[in-house]
Amino acid sequence: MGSLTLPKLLVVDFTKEDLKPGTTSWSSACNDIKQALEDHGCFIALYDKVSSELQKSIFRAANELFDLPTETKIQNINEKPYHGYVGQIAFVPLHEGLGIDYSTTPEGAQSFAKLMWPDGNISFSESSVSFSKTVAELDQMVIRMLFESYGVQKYSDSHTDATTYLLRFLKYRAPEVNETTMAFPSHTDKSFLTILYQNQVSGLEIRTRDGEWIAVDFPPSSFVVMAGDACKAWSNGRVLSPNHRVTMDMSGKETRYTIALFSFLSKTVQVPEEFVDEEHVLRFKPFVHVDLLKFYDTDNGRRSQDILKDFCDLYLLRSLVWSQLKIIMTARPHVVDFAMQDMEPGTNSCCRSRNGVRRALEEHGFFVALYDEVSAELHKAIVRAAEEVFDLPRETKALVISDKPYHGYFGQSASRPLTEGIGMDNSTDPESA
Ligand SMILES: O=C(O)CCC(=O)C(=O)O
Ligand SMILES: [Fe+2]
Repeated sequence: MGSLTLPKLLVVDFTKEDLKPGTTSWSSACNDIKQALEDHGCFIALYDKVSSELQKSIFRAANELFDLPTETKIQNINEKPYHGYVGQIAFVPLHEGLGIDYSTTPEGAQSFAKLMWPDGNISFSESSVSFSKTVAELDQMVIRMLFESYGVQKYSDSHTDATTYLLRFLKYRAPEVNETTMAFPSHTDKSFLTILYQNQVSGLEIRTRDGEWIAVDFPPSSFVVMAGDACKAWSNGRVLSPNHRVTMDMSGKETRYTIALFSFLSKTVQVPEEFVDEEHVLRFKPFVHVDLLKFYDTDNGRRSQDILKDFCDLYLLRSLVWSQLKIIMTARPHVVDFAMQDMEPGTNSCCRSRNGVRRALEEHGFFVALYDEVSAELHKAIVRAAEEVFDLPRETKALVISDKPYHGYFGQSASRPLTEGIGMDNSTDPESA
């Protein structure tokens, strides 16, 4: 049996003096980046613009931040999902994270620091802005090279102008004996690009196109550049947004810190027309970037195995539902009378109802049925039954599980706090009831 050789991530050297547009090293780096993002969705960047001073101060800032009391850290709230404080989650006990939105601007960093420290924290804000700006330069260089390698460089300036940055401080403590080593579950990023910087503790793993997990070891002075789902959508599916996770060493004792810079677009994410032809049909409708995060923040989004597809389908569906809703609001619904005496097949009234059903379903997809077989007695009994079942303790209701999706208990969901439902399969069978 042959031995398995796992692919190594490509290393792109940004420290070369002559890495300037028009040079051969520039165009070969452009090709490398494109190839790496298409093959693995990420690469390692050697980039020496973060001085050892700045490196020290950004990790000092991280330490200072995580040392704050939880009550303070949880004040890092943002209306954009996954931008604020994350932590104290039972199934990811090792992880904690905080985010500074608009982190390349002094205002962004200062308003974050004011939330965390009553008098602000000048050295913290300065380190954050300086680190964000330095890494954002790398982000913009990668964007320029990626756009150029696809021959769509004419869009790269407007892309960069519409980019905002989120700096996240991420901490993973070492697991205790018998504790999970899963420090951050598998996911794809919703950003356009993500750039990761770590201390001396590794833990990042990415999944290749073949489903193989590979550990990414990168020295503290280098960066991992990774494509997010927005980049995949923009490229019409050419670029991979890889699944990745963080696993801590079972016997490790040290805390891992990652400083991550995520880029987001404040304009619509749209596939350039150059990416669409007979061979490459348009796969993703234009969308507002933050809506992708909002979709990910729903049950459907989190459960999805193919978030971009489900998100874009939902968008499509939503505009369809809207157009149907408009019909319902402007047209009176059809009413079909099933309560008549003479509903025998072949009778005139049966014929009329049959045509009514068909017209209603073709036009509106629904109708109101007049049907008097549910007696007043039965009506009362079924309402009473509903009250009784919802009055049961939550633990009891949660026992109603079905292997068919949407057949069991559903409730206590943050995205639909008003709704609770419970299902009875084979409900016409007295035994199942
Ligand atoms: O800490 C890391 O290396 C990865 C963090 C990550 O994947 C994320 O925050 O999305
Ligand atoms: Fe991630």
